[in-house]
Amino acid sequence: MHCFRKVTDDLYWVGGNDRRIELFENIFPLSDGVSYNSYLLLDEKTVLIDSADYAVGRQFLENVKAALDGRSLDYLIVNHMEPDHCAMIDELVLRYPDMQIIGNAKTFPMISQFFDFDLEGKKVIVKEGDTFSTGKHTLHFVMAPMVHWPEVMMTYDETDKILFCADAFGTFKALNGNIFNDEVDFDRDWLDEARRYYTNIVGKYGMQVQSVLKKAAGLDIQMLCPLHGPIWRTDLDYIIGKYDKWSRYEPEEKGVMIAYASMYGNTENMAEILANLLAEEGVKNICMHNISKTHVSELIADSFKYSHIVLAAPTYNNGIYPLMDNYLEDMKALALKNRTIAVLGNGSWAPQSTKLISTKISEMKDMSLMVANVTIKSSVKDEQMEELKSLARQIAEEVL
Ligand SMILES: Cc1cc2nc3c(=O)[nH]c(=O)nc-3n(C[C@H](O)[C@H](O)[C@H](O)COP(=O)(O)O)c2cc1C
Repeated sequence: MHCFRKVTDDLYWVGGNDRRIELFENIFPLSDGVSYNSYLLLDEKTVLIDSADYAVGRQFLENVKAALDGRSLDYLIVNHMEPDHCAMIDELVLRYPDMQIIGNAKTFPMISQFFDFDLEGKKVIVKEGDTFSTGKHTLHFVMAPMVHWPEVMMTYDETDKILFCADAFGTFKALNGNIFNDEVDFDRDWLDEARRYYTNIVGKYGMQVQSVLKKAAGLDIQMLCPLHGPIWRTDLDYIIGKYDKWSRYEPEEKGVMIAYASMYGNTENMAEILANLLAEEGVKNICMHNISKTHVSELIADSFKYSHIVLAAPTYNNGIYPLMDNYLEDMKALALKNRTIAVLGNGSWAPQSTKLISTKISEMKDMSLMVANVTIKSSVKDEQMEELKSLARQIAEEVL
């Protein structure tokens, strides 16, 4: 049975939710699933805006058919060619053979890479600023290269002032019937997953996000329709503000994230002591992660959130404890900047983790390394308590 919702008088959400999925992109754990949003505009012409993942393909096709209510599908706009949104294109071509596909110059070569059907006579190629009338509605195309693939574009409905914004403003988590931001408590129930989605999937492309935000500022936007998560029809400044901050790599909060690795508990003990000392200095906003138990995507999300990060890890085979190394590599790949970092190292015969972690951080752009790093040999001794106290004082001075 079809399962869709009305967005406006002539626009329908025809996507689907996947709560069986374990790993998004086969990397990111999803405890609450994900939605694949697709939108159908029923004007003089019928226009589908993006398709969906195979996982929800059957539901999606049923939704499209039911919402069309006997009409044929005239156009498919492809804002993004990632398979979680384009997987159903060839099935749509089979079902609606007269359907034309609207994309940009970079869209169509990708369609031919992923699919084998003949594009001859089906292509409508658009570029920045082009408009397209569907009857009552005028659509206007905004290129968004590398947010987060090269072919990404957004479609702005000038008539109803809706921006179909591809993966931007998207989030993990399936929709629980409530498809609009004003039907959910976004700050309480969605923000953490929105941050984890943005920072891990789009985080590297802050500059490109900034340039799209500048273009968007020139449009009168009343609604944001992303490809994952709730549709924004109120309080748009809230989510645009978050994106602005994240893409400028500005911390959301003054606070300390302590991310530690530990095999036998001694580095963990040092991290716990530092947390207590920070609390005694008056720091309240402290977040701690045992990185062996916390997925790296959560570490990345919190690294974007907090202003100060303490990294603690033992030396391992003359190198950095592997999970810490993996986290640092991810941090570098996602281009995190503008954070103050302190390092706590450990080793039983030739401790090197403090130096090696510090070197990796210094290779990243615009990171500020604290000088008061602490290295222990196997376990914390009285003489290191002063060093830890001094580090806590310095961090507290900056955070409070
Ligand atoms: C497989 C393995 C490799 C290690 N390699 C080194 C090393 O290269 N240099 C060193 O000083 N300590 C090395 N250590 C020792 C640990 O870094 C050290 O015992 C540390 O105190 C462990 O901290 P933890 O109690 O937080 O796990 C190694 C330990 C293990 C288990």
